[in-house]
Parts: sequence; C-alpha cells; structure tokens
Amino acid sequence: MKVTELFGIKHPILQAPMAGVQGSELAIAVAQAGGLGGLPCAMLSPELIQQELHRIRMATTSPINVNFFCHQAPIPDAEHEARWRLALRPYYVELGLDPDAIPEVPGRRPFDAQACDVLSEFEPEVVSFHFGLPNEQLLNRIRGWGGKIISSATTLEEAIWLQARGVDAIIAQGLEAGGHRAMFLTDDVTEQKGLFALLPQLLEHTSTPIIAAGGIASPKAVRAALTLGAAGVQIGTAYLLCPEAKTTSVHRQALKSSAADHTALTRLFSGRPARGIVNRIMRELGPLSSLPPAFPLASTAIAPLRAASEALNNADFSPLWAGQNVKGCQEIAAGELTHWLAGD
Ligand SMILES: Cc1cc2nc3c(=O)[nH]c(=O)nc-3n(C[C@H](O)[C@H](O)[C@H](O)COP(=O)(O)O)c2cc1C
Repeated sequence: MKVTELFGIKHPILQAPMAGVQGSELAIAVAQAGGLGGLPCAMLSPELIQQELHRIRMATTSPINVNFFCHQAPIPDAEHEARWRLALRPYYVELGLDPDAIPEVPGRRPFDAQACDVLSEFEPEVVSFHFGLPNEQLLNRIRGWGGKIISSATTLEEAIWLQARGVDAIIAQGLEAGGHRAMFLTDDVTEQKGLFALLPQLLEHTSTPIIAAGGIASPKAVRAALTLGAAGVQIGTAYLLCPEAKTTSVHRQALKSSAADHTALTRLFSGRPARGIVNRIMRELGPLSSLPPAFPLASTAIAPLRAASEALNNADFSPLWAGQNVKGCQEIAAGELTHWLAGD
C-alpha cells in the first residue's frame, strides 16, 4: 500500500522530522502542500509539544506525523564523563570558558506516558519513532485513536523486528541519511548499508510498506525509489535551507559551502552515530571516537563550546547534521520544494 492511501496525503513525501532544526512552521508548510509534515518532539517538553500541536491543528486539517526518540535512558558513568570532559578541556581554555562549571542541559527524553497524554488530546494521524519502539502499552494507546505507527530500520533484522511488532510502515534509513542513525539492534556502523542496497532487501523480505530515506533530494530520485517498490519517501536534508526551518546561520553557511561535500558519522555530539558535515572537533578527536559518554549525555559538555563558538559565527563545535546529498537543498519555501520533489 502506498503512503498516500495509508496516511491520506496527496504526495508520497514525508518531510523528515528533524529535532533541533525545525518546529511546527516547516511541518505546516509541507502539510499544506500535500506531503506529510513532521514535528520532531525529541527535544521538546510536554508543554512545548502541546503548543506546537495546537499551532499545527489551527493551521491545517491535513494529517501530521509526530516523532519521538525511544532510546533506553543511560546510567551515568562518572569515570567516562570525566574522561570526556578532560578531552574537551583544551577547547574550554581556548574559548575562555570554565571547564569546572558546565551547566546541566535538559536531555532528550524517550517517549513516555506523559508525552502520550499530550498526544491523546490531538490524536495525530502518524506517530514515528527513532531507535526502535516504545512498549506495547504506549503503542496500543496510539492505535486506540487510530494513529499509524512507523519507525526506521537500518538493517533487515531491524525491519523484521519492527514488522513483528505490527508497525504500519517501516522507513528504510540508508547510510546516506543525515542526522542520527536509527540503529537499535546493532551498534556496529560497518553493518549499515546504502539505501539502494537496503531498500530491495526490505522489500523482498517483509510485507509491510517501506518508505525510502537517505540522500533523496530530487524528483528523479523520488521516482527511482518508488520504481524500486517503495511506498513513499522520507526527505530531511533537502528541507534544511527552507525559510520555515530553524537551521542556524552557521549550519546554513556550512550547507551552502564546499565543506558540505564531506559528511561523516560521528558520536561526538550526542554519544550515538549521526551524520553531519565534518568540522574541526570531528577532525581533531576523530568522528567515531569512544571518548563521548552514552547517548544523550555527550551533548552536555559540548553545549557550552557550541554556544561560545557560534556566538563568534564559528561552527567548530556545532552538530552540522546533513546527509551525503546536499545538492537538493534550496532556499525556497518548503511548500514549493515539496511540489517540486513530487514532480508537480
Ligand atoms: C538535521 C537532521 C535532524 C534529524 N533529526 C531527526 C529526528 O529528530 N528524528 C528522526 O526520526 N530522524 C531525524 N533525522 C533523520 C531523518 O529522519 C532521515 O532519516 C534523513 O533525514 C533522511 O536522509 P536525508 O537527510 O539524506 O534526506 C534527522 C536528519 C537531519 C538531516
């Protein structure tokens, strides 16, 4: 079944929910253009989720996708954290920051009953998850209001796991994709496959609709994924320069520069592998260094470095999430981009 029918949308295009770089404005623009707008909730408090969903429901009656992380909250490891802070110490000194006064930042919260309570007020048509799925009880609450459940797979094993739990569609997240790898049954990045290796495997060995993601940034690429048998596509990076996205100015500059040709998976910004444009800290510490503590704890000690350097218009310590294909990034309205990608 195609996603147009499954979700009741005009175009087979899902705008990837992208935590930290967009809110309701981008989701509304895509929804109004006939795609499935996505609201990333991983970094929002329940109050903010409520505000954003209220805005969306006031602006459009089109279906909407809300997105959550569902990682296991880590057990803090003081020794590991101390090693991480020691490695960052020279950068604190360089930027004139106090390495012994690192403020706590609100971490990314896995999906829980409190978030589900907020959703039940708005009954979003689609709820998507990254890093697996939450427990069956929470999934049943979503099913109770008729919500469709989707999640990303990065291997065939993960797709089979998701299918066994009854998801309505599976996102095949190719290695090209920007942002966090959704991987949840493996932590070995060498097992990750490019989209056109992963997609046919999932199509052959599962019976659930498969949504293609990773490096798709043109109408031709959308058609290619659909021709292979995908039920739809999910696109993130191509939307990053749209005026409705909240992409920071250093991130926008990097996306428009030749530096964007070089992306890599890195654990440095959060503790989990994610794809972003290679910058100074990735080059100097090694993108997949084992220094950062478990997800999402690594972000606490990086945050002051990021803030101080971004104030100087410098992206040395910023997560510049982007996929391998930035060629489709256009500074045009998200609705226009959605129509273009759909071949309108
Ligand atoms: C800046 C950025 C942030 C992202 N944040 C999320 C997120 O919060 N939740 C999620 O499920 N996926 C997230 N992703 C991954 C996307 O869901 C998707 O896999 C990816 O964007 C597809 O590849 P593309 O970026 O090459 O289009 C993010 C991607 C980017 C580029």
